[in-house]
Amino acid sequence: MASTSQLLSLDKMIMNSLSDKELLEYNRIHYGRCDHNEIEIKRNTAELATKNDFEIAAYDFPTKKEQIRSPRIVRVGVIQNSIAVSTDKPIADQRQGIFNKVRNIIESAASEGVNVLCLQEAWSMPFAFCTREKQPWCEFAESATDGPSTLFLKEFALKYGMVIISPILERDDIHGDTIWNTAVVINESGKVIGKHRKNHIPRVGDFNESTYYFEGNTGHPVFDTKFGKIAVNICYGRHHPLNWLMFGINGAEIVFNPSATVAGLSEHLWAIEARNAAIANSYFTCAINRVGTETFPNEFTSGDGNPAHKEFGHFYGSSYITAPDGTRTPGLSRVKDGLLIAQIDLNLCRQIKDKWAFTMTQRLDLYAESLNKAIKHDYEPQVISNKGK
Ligand SMILES: NC(=O)NCCC(=O)O
Repeated sequence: MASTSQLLSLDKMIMNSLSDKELLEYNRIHYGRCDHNEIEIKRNTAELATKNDFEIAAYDFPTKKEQIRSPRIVRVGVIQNSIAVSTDKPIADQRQGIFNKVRNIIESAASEGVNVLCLQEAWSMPFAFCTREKQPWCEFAESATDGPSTLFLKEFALKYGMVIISPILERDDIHGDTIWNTAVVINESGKVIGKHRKNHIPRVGDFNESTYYFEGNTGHPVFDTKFGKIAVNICYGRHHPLNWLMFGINGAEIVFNPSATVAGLSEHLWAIEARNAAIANSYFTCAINRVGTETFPNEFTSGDGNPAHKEFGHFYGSSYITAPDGTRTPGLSRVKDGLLIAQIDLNLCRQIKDKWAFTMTQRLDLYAESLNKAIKHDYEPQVISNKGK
């Protein structure tokens, strides 16, 4: 049995274990894909990936042509990355190290014609919230409009005409220097068009994020961009179906789920939740997880009976993309930095709404009324008792 960090990729393990015919059947039955639908990567891009030791993969989601509407083809890209230097180094060096490695991955995305690119949760820092220490980690918090991560990415957005989603630790100096877990959306002209703050803050395992920031106060914004209506459901929000639902109600066509989650906790859920959300809401979902094992200078505990430790488990990567019909790409590696690209036609969202009618049959009025009752203090659950019958 491979340990949490030894298995390089679930999909590679399956690919290597099956014959070509069996693999086609696996893809058809499990992933809903009639073919591998791989898109060939340009030689120079592939070389850049090899030289800088990251994986690159691209897949097509073939979609029926319509008579009236023209296809709305978009290339989306997601980046998973490990940290670059150890967590005891100065903050500026840690951030710069990540910038240096991510720069190459963004260049590759541009070379492959990516239109919308999303990075992982808190991409420009280690996921240090496990420690509960305020220093030095709060120093990573930065302005959404002109902090180092935004300034770094704005240049690429403008240079390559790309929309970039940058999930960061935000410092809001207008509102009491408060800290938030925020995704910043930069448009193809390099302008920040808005941000979304993480709605659900975990209280599980070593995810001690509630020491640093509150639940977000930005609702469920959908950003109407040149490349479609996009939204961001940050990490732990993927366990909350109503969070996914609201982005759909607001018209999202692609929902990104930048995450940081570890083996032993959530890996058996990973392939299900974002995929299910795509099906339930008739939109594309892009699940992105960071990669690598992060070790911190001081020991920490989380009151869960585990002895004090310095390691935050293994972030297992495995980023993947799902279409509204539930078909999905294979996942990226469990251990390596990577860029996953999908060529999608946004018209598929409405085609699937017409086919399955989930939006038409979802009975929002019924649930709104029931939920309204359920949140009242004097609510009596609708249970029919068998006692005395
Ligand atoms: N970053 C984050 O919210 N992680 C919580 C753990 C999980 O959702 O798997």
